[in-house]
Amino acid sequence: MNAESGARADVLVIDDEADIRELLELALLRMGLSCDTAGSVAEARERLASGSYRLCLTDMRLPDGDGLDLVAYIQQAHAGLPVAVISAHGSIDTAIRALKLGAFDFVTKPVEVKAVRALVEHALRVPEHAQDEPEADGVRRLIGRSAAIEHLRAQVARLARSQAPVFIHGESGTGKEVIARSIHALGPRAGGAFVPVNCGAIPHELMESEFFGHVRGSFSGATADKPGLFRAAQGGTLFLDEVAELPLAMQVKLLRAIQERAVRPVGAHAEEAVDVRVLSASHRDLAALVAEGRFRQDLFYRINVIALHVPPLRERPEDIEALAAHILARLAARDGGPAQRLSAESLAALRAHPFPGNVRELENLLERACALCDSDVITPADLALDAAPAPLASPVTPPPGQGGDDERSHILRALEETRWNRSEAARRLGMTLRQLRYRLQKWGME
Ligand SMILES: Nc1ncnc2c1ncn2[C@@H]1O[C@H](COP(=O)(O)OP(=O)(O)OP(=O)(O)O)[C@@H](O)[C@H]1O
Repeated sequence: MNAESGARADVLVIDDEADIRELLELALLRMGLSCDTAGSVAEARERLASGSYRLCLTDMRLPDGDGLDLVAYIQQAHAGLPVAVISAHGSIDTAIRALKLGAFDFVTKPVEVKAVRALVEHALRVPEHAQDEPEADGVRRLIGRSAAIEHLRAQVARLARSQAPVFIHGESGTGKEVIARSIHALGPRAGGAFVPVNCGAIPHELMESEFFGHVRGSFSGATADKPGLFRAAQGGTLFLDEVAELPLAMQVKLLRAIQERAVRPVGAHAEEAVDVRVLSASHRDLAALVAEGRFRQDLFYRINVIALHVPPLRERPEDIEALAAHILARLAARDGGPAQRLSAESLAALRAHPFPGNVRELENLLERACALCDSDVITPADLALDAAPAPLASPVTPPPGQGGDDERSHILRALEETRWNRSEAARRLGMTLRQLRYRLQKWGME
């Protein structure tokens, strides 16, 4: 529209169909945004070279090329410019490819003005406190200087604006939830809720109602309406922790909710639209579970659009110093004294420690050391690393023919060795978290 005048427009719309260009232009104008248009890849590149836009919306099929190539080109030549794609109805594969290439979101044809508005609002809304002080909101900063953490921090910043589903893989205690919370807190959904759910901890028979809610009286025990996790995360983020623990029947229902962007509460007649970004995590290799038929391929494909891997702490000992300083400062703030620090020998000992429980183990270890240490320098004796048993090489299985008491002592041992990190203990025991919790409840230990 105003490209000729050289003035800067907010949005660049690329589509070869004049009526779609008009529809989008009008919708954007109503939002107070000015707009340039292009009808081909070549024209789009020209506009991009001369203007500086806040947002770009492109169709997939253009007369002289492909919208996907344009997405890739923008990532490379105009990094930082958010781009979304308009994909033909039913071509979800292409939409997912666009997300993988760096598009932050997509709308499907026929284009609905409401969907465009939501998309544009998300793209242009960046939380005011972004970058600086997420810690202040109870969101922990991702601490560490290793190349792996530096890379993750950069990815988190980039993915925060995107609406793409992200799967975070890593051992227990490596910081998967910290990463998920940061993606939420640094993005346009920060004003909405972050709803974490441990998929391994919900009893199977309650899963549907936990996720999708229920109406009062829909089953015995449903004494009041319940919104469910999806609706609780409306406008925000749903974090599916231990996603590999979902039973197959629930995986089907979850896939449907994600695809349709709608849920039907148990006992309700109609579906309700939900606007939720789904992030997920697991210590398991989801692709391997798919190959074994224990995780649905279609759900895997949907939640694993972007995959992040968090390496275990023993593979990044250079993070230990900064993490320890951060943890000690937090403990001091909590207890109201000066922060204790590590002696050089203590730091060396920690750097050599295998940390089966990762950063969570480091936190527990330092908390215990602070309690034991009566000076302001923590010595290797305070750390008592020798007291911490070596990690188990394989899951613990009770020897054949021994049940009950033996199982209990095996479980207790695994819990002690993981410092009561139940997810990690369950993993070592080769059972699901739910199975572990069931046993603990049975023994009155929950
Ligand atoms: N890079 C990091 N910077 C700051 N704190 C961290 C970092 N990594 C982990 N932590 C802290 O370590 C603890 C464990 O992290 P978190 O709960 O995110 O791990 P997780 O991988 O989600 O574990 P699980 O699989 O057991 O749920 C938390 O208290 C978290 O704040």
